[in-house]
Amino acid sequence: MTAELLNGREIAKDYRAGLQEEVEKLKSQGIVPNLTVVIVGNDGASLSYVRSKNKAAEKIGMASDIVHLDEDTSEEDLLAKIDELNHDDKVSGILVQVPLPKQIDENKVLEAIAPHKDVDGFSPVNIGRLYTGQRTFVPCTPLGIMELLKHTGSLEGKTVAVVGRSHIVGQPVAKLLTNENATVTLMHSRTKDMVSQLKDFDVVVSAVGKPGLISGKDLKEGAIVIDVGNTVVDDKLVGDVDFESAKEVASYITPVPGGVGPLTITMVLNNTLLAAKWHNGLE
Ligand SMILES: Nc1nc2c(c(=O)[nH]1)N[C@@H](CN(C=O)c1ccc(C(=O)N[C@@H](CCC(=O)O)C(=O)O)cc1)CN2
Repeated sequence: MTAELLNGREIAKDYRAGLQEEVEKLKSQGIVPNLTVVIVGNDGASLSYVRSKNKAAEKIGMASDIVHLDEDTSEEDLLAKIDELNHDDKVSGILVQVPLPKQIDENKVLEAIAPHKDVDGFSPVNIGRLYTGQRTFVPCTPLGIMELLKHTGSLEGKTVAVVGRSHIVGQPVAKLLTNENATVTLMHSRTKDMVSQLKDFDVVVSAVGKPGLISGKDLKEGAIVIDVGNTVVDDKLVGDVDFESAKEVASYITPVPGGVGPLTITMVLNNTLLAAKWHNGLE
């Protein structure tokens, strides 16, 4: 079998076209969605993600600002900036790029973002809402993964291995998959014989950041493979899955780059649009 490619760039392009139409409708009612992205420091990858989000928002007609703070910004100053943005009526969605420098407690910062503007869905209130089935902002990478999986058919009754238990990806995507009636096993660094168990699963979602962790021989024939890994090796971005061997076994597979990444940014736009609608009593 040679797998069908889940082309994140194409899927994201179509999705963003739909968002652009909705932004135009809102603007005709005098509502301009605004995404404000906060970055502390000068990490190259983080700066590039922040610029991509800003550009993508502007491309579909949203307003977008970047708040770029110095590497040595204190926690107190960052919290004051967030408070200002929470009270700024022109800002629909606030996102603080992570990781943050070590002098800043990430949890405190995420907790400070007003839940109705938390378009990353990282605040404890929104995480709680996700787990109790209430309206919320779902974290962007998990939402992007679910959008990719929509292109592979129903998840009802499928067995899924989620590899990696982070708060940003593994745990929320396990919840979203369960909502779709998949049977989910969450695996992590302390799971015994983890890779050898993967052969039993219809779907494998890997979000570990270990290049070459999974290859074709570890997968069930016809498995759906979603690679969330994003590691730079010799100046090249690589996933957790050995693409060449896995594509010979899988039925669908995401590439890295060009798989999950473009959907992550798309879902930031999706959540910003929702924030603008919700603030204005729409939907
Ligand atoms: N506040 C947040 N911080 C971080 C998040 C997040 O969702 N919210 N996730 C990651 C980084 N990230 C978004 O911020 C992100 C990572 C990768 C991509 C992406 O499009 N990758 C491309 C390749 C890009 C390249 O060539 O460098 C791809 O996979 O095709 C988008 C967003 C951590 N921080």
